[in-house]
Amino acid sequence: MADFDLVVIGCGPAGEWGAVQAALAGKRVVVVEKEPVLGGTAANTGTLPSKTLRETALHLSGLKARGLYSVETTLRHEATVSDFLYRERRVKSMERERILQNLQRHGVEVVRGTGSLTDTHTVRVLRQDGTERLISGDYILIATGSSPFRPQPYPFGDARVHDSDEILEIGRLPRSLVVVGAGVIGCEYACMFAALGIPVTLVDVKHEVLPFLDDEISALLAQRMKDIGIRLCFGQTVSAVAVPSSADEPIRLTLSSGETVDTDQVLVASGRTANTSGLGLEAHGIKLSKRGHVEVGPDFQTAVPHIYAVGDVIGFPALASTSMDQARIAVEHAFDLTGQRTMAPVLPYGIYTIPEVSMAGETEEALREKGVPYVAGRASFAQNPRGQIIGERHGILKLLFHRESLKLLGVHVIGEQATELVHVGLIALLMGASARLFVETCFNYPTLSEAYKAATFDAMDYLQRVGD
Ligand SMILES: Cc1cc2nc3c(=O)[nH]c(=O)nc-3n(C[C@H](O)[C@H](O)[C@H](O)COP(=O)(O)OP(=O)(O)OC[C@H]3O[C@@H](n4cnc5c(N)ncnc54)[C@H](O)[C@@H]3O)c2cc1C
Ligand SMILES: NC(=O)c1ccc[n+]([C@@H]2O[C@H](COP(=O)([O-])OP(=O)(O)OC[C@H]3O[C@@H](n4cnc5c(N)ncnc54)[C@H](O)[C@@H]3O)[C@@H](O)[C@H]2O)c1
Repeated sequence: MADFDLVVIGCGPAGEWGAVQAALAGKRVVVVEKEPVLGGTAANTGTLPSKTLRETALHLSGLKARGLYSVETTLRHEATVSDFLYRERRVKSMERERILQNLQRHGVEVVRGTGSLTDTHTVRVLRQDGTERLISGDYILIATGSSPFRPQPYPFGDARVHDSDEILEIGRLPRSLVVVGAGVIGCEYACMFAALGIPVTLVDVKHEVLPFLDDEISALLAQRMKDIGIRLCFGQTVSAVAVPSSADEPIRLTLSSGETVDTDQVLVASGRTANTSGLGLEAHGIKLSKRGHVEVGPDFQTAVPHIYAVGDVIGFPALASTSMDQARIAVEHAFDLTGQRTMAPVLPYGIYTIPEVSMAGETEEALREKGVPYVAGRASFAQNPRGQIIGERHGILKLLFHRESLKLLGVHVIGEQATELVHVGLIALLMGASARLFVETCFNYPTLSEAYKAATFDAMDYLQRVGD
């Protein structure tokens, strides 16, 4: 008999929730984690730290108060790096403790060390002191996540050149910052530092901010980012980086256009790489895609049927939210349990820029491309009583309905609470609801959620004006 029913490699959100799901079904489960702390990117270097820093930046800058009292976007006081990192460290440590307790409560054993396959049923754990342990399992769940991609020509050893892990270890706040890569990570960090009053330049080879967003929302976000002082250098890459030995002198970046940009510090956020190196996957028949992700089928099975892979290690969408669900589904499939067997057909995206942006379902551009007739309705937070109370002057909720059936097809929000507000629309999308749901629902007053009704009436007014 194998030592365990399930051996999980990696304890980020995917590993944690895969392990707990199996333990809840009465399985004997062990989690192997190479870091001394649990929680992976989500707890330690990515999701929660960056979201906490965002709140800190908003608080220290007084930015939230601007719409209320017309105060300037200047710092309440000169923020230090310890002001900046204080809450981040507290939230991180509380989350690590929560995870440990969750695993202990469910009887999951935690083994510290780096896991790799010695055969398709055995994981070798190499501990930090050099000793080893072999653990066998009927099933193996690979949940080893991803790490920042470190492209040329950046000298990452330098204390002023950071990837998204290292930015959490900065010794002092930058006097100015260039962020390379305007993906979600780059945009979120650019906003945070700009909110602190630090001059930020955002460089990307692409020409748009987050092109997967609805074009109208992407353009609004780009405008708001400029408004808080971010300089967008799009359609460009960095061809050279000159880092002087004295930290008092600026780093000089040469862009592909030939322009040079002097900056105190650099954050490189130009993608992530799946953590597969050293796992011994290919040697044991597990296939990797061209981009280095573990290839899985719809049930998250690899080419070896009793080995599953979930989370960032399998690539898109590579979110904490989706990683947890993937892990639960993989475990349900492995042990033939009766719970959730497929991912929800519509996934939400939440982007913690300043302002927040969130979406679920189709964009206008996707509907046009598919030839689906649609009508858009918008509600501005400036016209919403709760929006006025909280000083939210720029946000909007945009709904896309099928032009004939009025079925809801897409929800897009930019502004305060966007990542929360989207859930009303997400549930409506999952239920296949139509405009009628929002017309007939009585919302709390005054709330931003009421914007769902206003946006629906806006779409219906439009149809009435132009004729159905
Ligand atoms: C800056 C940033 C912000 C983000 N913000 C959000 C957000 O707002 N919302 C969201 O949903 N997602 C966000 N994400 C993405 C999210 O963090 C990841 O999608 C999520 O952490 C993936 O979970 P995972 O369990 O697959 O991997 P990870 O969280 O990366 O965990 C993998 C674990 O495996 C361990 N490991 C690796 N190799 C081995 C090995 N050989 N042996 C043992 N252990 C090993 C690692 O040490 C790690 O603990 C963000 C990411 C970053 C970088
Ligand atoms: N709120 C969230 O859900 C959230 C937040 C942060 C990160 N994440 C996840 O983390 C992952 C990684 O995010 P990311 O932003 O690092 O990667 P990304 O791949 O999303 O974005 C990288 C960006 O860098 C640009 N780029 C690449 N090479 C470049 C170069 N040489 N010069 C200039 N620009 C270049 C790309 O055009 C792209 O816009 C994503 O899967 C994302 O979903 C999610």
